[in-house]
Amino acid sequence: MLKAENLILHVEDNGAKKCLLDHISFQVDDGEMLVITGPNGGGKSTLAKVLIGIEKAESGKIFLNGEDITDFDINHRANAGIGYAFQQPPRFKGMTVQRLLALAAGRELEDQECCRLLSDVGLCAEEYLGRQIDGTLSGGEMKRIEIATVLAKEHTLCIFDEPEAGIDLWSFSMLIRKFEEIHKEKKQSLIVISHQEKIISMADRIMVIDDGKIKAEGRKEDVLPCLEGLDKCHACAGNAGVRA
Ligand SMILES: Nc1ncnc2c1ncn2[C@@H]1O[C@H](COP(=O)(O)OP(=O)(O)OP(=O)(O)O)[C@@H](O)[C@H]1O
Repeated sequence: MLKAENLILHVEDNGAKKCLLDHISFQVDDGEMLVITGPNGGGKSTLAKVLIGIEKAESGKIFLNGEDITDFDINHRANAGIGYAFQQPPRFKGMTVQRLLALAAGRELEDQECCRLLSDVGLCAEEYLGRQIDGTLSGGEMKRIEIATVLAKEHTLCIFDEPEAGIDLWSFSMLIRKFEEIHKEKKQSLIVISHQEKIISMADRIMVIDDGKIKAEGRKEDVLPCLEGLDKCHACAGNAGVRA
């Protein structure tokens, strides 16, 4: 189980203090899928970066299976069981896809295993295993390889930041099937940041983040009606809130 308590983060923006995360508290139970959604610039990726240790909140606590991981760095959090797929995956010139998958898995992988990982995201291993993770890969190819690196190892919690961005419909369907499989097995918890209806509808719980604040959070059945119009959601969060 992941538990975030009262995370707060400000940055200096043109000489002014800007609040990126404003008292964010939530939890994701074992095997649960939480979808985080909300308007552009709301703070979703910032929250993901704080959870994996790229950014540090100025206050608040993060617990993974009861262990306080707030002061763990990114490697330590990865070893503790958090996997993360970036919204915009970094490129590693000089490293092949095969090597990156092995590093992500934490062990050497048989060609067959690499092939399965790549085919899960709609890529043909023969074409890609020897390719470098550089500017010659398209945005959609990079995105799918990044997702494959997270799938290369079983984690306690996997975080995907807009996995749908830039990938074609066929690969998207394969990705949805993979999420369904992980979700059904209940061995790993999932946090998926997404604007995509199909992904949002798979969630156990939905959290809406806007302006660094949780505007709504609760079971899918309770939050989905509010998403039909975010204006409506703002209004109800402002009054009763949608935390269930
Ligand atoms: N270091 C920084 N300095 C100033 N502003 C920042 C910094 N990092 C992020 N921001 C701002 O914080 C806000 C939240 O950014 P974030 O990337 O978390 O949004 P998001 O909800 O993931 O958006 P999107 O849906 O567009 O991906 C944005 O307005 C962004 O410009």
